[in-house]
Amino acid sequence: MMSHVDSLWEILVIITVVVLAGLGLLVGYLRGGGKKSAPPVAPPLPAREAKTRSANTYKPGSTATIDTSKGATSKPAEPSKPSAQPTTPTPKDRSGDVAAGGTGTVPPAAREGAPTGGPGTERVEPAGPQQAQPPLPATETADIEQISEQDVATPTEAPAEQQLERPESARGRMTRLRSRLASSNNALGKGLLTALSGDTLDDAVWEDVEDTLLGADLGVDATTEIVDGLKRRVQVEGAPSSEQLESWLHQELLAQVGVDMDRRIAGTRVGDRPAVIMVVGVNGTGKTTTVGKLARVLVAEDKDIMLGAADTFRAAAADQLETWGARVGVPTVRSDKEGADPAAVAFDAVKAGKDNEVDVVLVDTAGRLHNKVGLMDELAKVKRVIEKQSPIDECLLVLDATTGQNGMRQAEIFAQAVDITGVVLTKLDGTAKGGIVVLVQRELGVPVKLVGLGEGADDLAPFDPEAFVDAVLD
Ligand SMILES: Nc1nc2c(ncn2[C@@H]2O[C@H](COP(=O)(O)OP(=O)(O)OP(=O)(O)O)[C@@H](O)[C@H]2O)c(=O)[nH]1
Repeated sequence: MMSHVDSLWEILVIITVVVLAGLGLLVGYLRGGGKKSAPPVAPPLPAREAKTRSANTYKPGSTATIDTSKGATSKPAEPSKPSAQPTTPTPKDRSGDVAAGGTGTVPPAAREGAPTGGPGTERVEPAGPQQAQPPLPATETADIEQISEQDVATPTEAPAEQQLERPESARGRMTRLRSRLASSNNALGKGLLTALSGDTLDDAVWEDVEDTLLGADLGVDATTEIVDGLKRRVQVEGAPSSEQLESWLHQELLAQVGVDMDRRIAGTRVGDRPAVIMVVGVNGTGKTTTVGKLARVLVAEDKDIMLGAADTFRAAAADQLETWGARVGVPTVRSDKEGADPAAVAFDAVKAGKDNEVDVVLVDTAGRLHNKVGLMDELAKVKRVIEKQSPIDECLLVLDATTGQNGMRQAEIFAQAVDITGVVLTKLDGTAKGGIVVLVQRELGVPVKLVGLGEGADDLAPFDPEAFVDAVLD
């Protein structure tokens, strides 16, 4: 009897345990909504944000007015940008934009097989999956293979976190620099007005006017046209007052400088790619300085920039460019190898610019003139290799305004090697020979787009014909 009772208790205990376990499982199932739990997934970044995560892309807000509307404006929509920045700029508040300890230097972009990386550097990675590119025909791959073997942009030591500068807007700098232009170039205006101030306008006067114009590097053709134009007006209108003469002179000079030329800079994305600007010129003309200054002009316009230090002839040129970029949070693609293939660096810079969806890639090049054939071959190769990545939207020739006719000969050599789309005249603050503006435009058939008016970081301004002639006749 007792053993029956024990067995019954055992059965009851087992049934209770089974029922409780079943209830427990049922409650757990109902709490989980009947689904298997999945690990949390972070929401995807917008493409542009993701691609710039590791790039140094500080952009001070600005309402600068340099006309960079050349090219399409189909940049992907961005969140609204702040219109003002603190006077002591700090890296933009997009957490990944300026990576901790980032140098602003970008090793070669994700070109297949190119060794990159190392301590203290940021590799700029494309965010999304890369589209496989169709293989190039054998003849086309020659340059690329050569580049992969030869050149690698090596990492540089990460500097301590630095304060970024806020470049001056184009509008501000025009006002400031106008007086600098006047102080060096109104000798021309004064000379002309003095020559024309006598009681009579005889041959001796016209010869004086001619000499003054030629002395300011306007060239023979422009000089002849200006003098002929003034003579014609005197013939038609009779003896003019000094104000009338000055006004005619203003009109004649302005006509020579040209008000209808397209002086816009390709500073806007073209479709879904960055604008590519190649900068050429003889070493010493202020080429690297100009690339740095132009980057600042564009940064002041809230553009994302990538610099390419393809002047590999002198290693210090890359350091110089990198420093210019770092001051305003613009990354530089460079090689640490002196004499590295400039085409390789240019290729990498444009690729990095595309991958990071910047607005403009600025490529500095070398300009050794001691070997004309070598220079032309090198520039032609840089151009050809860049074009494997992207069309070149702008090729700016940097000329030193103080070199006069010598500068013109240099200009012709460069124009044979590459298609120049615009001229940057540097050191216009240091010469009374501003007439070179007219000469270079006539000879090359392209407009002067920017002028360098000093050694200061923001001493580069868009060329304004009216302001220029006003400054000459001030
Ligand atoms: N006064 C004045 N000096 C300028 C101007 N632009 C450049 N310079 C100076 O010209 C010198 C040469 O400038 P760089 O930029 O080094 O010349 P580069 O053509 O790049 O020559 P490399 O560095 O040898 O390749 C520097 O001292 C600049 O500060 C300008 O508009 N006005």
